[in-house]
Amino acid sequence: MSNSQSHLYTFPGKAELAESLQQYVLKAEAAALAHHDTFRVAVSGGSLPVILAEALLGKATTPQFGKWDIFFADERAVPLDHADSNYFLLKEEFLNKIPAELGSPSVHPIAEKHANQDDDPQQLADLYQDELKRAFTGGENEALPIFDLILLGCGPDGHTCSLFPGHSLLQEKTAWVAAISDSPKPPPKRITLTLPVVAAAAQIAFVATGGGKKEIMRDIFDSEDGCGLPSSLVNKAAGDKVSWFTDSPATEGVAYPRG
Ligand SMILES: O=C1O[C@H](COP(=O)(O)O)[C@@H](O)[C@H](O)[C@H]1O
Repeated sequence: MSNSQSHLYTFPGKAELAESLQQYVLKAEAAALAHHDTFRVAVSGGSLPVILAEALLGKATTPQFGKWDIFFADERAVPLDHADSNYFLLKEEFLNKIPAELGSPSVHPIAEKHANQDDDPQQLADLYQDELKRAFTGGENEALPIFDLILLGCGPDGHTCSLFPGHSLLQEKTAWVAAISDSPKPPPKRITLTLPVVAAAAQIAFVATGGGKKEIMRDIFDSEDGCGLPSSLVNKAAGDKVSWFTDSPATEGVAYPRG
């Protein structure tokens, strides 16, 4: 648990947010490349890939995508070309738009063999954990992978990754990747990074935009203990490693200090 406070940044609109997110990601990339010559990032689905494209593509300063290893913070148990797949979304909105001259990231999707709503998602979670173990072998801390950056969304109910409010998965202490079969948001079967893995990352960024998020943002930032919401638990566990990139509509009425 951290004693230091997470950072909350609010921008007038998505363009300003994207500009600031670009600087933040490039700084995290530079730190990672200086340290181990690769940039290991976990990304979310939902609204994140579109904002990521706006932040990182078509700009004068460009990422070294050839040195990126992209993993998924959570994934739905569906084929990789399914409309509900976070991989598919990232591919359509971000990966396919990276100009060839910027290099291609190594992308680590889930094992398609078990990616359907009929199988037990535990198989998918175990295989994805194996994938992480291969990527992080010889790392600084073999008990937990340390991502250079995890990019998260926050649902209107306060969920992040596929960690939902009040769910028993929030108690998971040892697994790196967990399965869920009863996600309240469809589809029900998914896999997700666990809270300890998210909290262990070097940097964690949330992106939350739009007026539909303002009530949950007040709960997360202004209420006692963040109402125990999954996104609040990330703040609590990782403190000042966490930065929130929000727009004015999402944080209307939030009193928590900015910066
Ligand atoms: O189901 C999911 O939702 C969250 C939040 O999505 P958003 O559209 O409100 O940003 C997302 O971060 C997660 O990856 C996804 O599986």
